Amino acid sequence: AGPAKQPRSELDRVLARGEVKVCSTGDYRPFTYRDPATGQWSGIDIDMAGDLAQRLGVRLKLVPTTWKTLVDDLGRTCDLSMGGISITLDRAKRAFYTEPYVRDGKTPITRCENAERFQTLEQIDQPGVRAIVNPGGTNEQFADANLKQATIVRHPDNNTIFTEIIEGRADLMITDAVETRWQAKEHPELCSVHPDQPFTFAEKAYLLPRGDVVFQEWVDQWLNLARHDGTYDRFAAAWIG
Ligand SMILES: O=C(O)C(=O)C[C@]1(C(=O)O)C=C[C@@H](O)C=C1
Repeated sequence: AGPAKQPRSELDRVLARGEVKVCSTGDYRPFTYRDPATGQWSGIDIDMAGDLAQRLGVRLKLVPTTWKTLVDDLGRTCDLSMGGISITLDRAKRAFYTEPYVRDGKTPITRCENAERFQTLEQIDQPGVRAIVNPGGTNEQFADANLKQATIVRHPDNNTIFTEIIEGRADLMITDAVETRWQAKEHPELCSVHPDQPFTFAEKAYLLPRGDVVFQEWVDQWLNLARHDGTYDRFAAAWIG
């Protein structure tokens, strides 16, 4: 008898190909950003994707995806997906997650003069208040579930959504605290409202095709190492602060 048979995995295909294909939405700083003008990628999860490829010993190919098609693109256009993805039980029915690497939660971001007005969900969910959301992710789910009186403005382009608030076409957005901190630093007109006490608890992880435990195991071992050997902290210091 020959050697024991090992199950086929995406891991083998990635190694044979010499390239790992990572899907990312590219619209969610500081996790993932793709410059619309140059196509240049940046962000903490882009740095992490580079480290993943390097330690796999293969090239990195970044593949654009969207929040709506994130799960369907797995195994079709890419091997895994990275970029500020929240763990949801819904996605977990159709895909695998790695261990979480950062903790987050939803909190408001608004023009600074309105920060006192929009502290609680009750204050926000009032007739005449315009809450803007990007479609397809957990922000939209949260808004649909929690805002009954306020107007929900659906804005398809997450790269320009904060300009809508600055220029007064929307009053606020409820989104991940890490993003509100980053955007408030980027835009002095905007204030993050209690990012240390978000409305929800959520964790970020990387998303893998369902069923491939061999690949999941390798990516989890890599992530665990990167989180403890200073790699993640170095990227986080640069992007999250
Ligand atoms: O869907 C997710 O998992 C996300 O964390 C992405 C999500 C969202 O919740 O909609 C989070 C913040 C960004 O503004 C855009 C997208």
